[in-house]
Amino acid sequence: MAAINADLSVNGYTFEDIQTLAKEILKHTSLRPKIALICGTGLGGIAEVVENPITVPYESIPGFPVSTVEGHSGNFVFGTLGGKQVLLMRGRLHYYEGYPMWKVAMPVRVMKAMGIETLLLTNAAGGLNPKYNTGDLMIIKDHIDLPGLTGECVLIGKNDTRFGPRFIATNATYDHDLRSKFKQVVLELGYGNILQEGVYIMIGGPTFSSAAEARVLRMFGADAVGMSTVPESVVGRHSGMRIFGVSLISDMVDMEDGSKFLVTHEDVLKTANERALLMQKVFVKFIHLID
Ligand SMILES: O=P(O)(O)O[C@@H]1C[C@H](O)[C@@H](CO)O1
Ligand code: HPA
Repeated sequence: MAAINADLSVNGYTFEDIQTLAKEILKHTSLRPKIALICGTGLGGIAEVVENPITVPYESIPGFPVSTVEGHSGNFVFGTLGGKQVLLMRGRLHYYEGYPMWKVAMPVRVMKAMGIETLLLTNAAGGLNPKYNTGDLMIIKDHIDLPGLTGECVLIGKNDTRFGPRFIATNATYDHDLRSKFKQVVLELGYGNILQEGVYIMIGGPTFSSAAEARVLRMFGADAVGMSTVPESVVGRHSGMRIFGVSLISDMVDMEDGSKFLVTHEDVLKTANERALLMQKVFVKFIHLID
């Protein structure tokens, strides 16, 4: 009879499982990048400017989950960007796909096991700040972990201290130096007019916010709302990584009752597509500046 694990407080992947996954992925390449980038919805195009890319599809990694969302292709890409070795994750896992939080953020632990020290997070998010516009880039200066605040923190469960300590501070998660380098790059490219810096709030999704919910999120102090990123940044921080995050404002969230504008995933993909070239340019220059 198969062993029964009735201890539901145990997270699904042990430290040994994570090491095994990391070794399995690293079999495909001799590169050992220290910088990783998780591509948000429709933002996987950054991988197209990776030099000498080595692609590792998730299906080829035994035990690795797949992303089921359009705009997330489902592979790791190793190569060089801006003169640095990088690892790109094209196809993140989302909570609303049915994955528990610990599974959503598991790839970050695998990245740590592969030697990643700096984690760059991108996402598509809805603008809540009325000064923002569709197509803006918002550097994440802080986040609100709404699922975490309501009992779905990614670190819930037994803690294996080989991953990190039981309790962690999550203030100052987003690295100041990386934020100012990113700002410098966007300004140098002449896109200061679309650059914002603000607070990202994660909701579970997959529903986009109702107008009343959006007003609450804004009252909480959020500038943009999305369905990812926070579990990844929390797990990255837990493991001692340096974290940077940027949101592409893919749509402006409707906060007025009776509005006829109904946002769709296609709207999100369309904005991401329109910003694809700029994102490539920005990340090549940005990664070049990262030490
Ligand atoms: O992976 P991200 O956070 O970029 O994806 C956003 C949130 C939802 O997954 C999707 C909604 O269109 O885009
Ligand atoms: N709300 C939540 N998540 C999102 C949105 C939004 O408007 N746009 C892209 N991801």
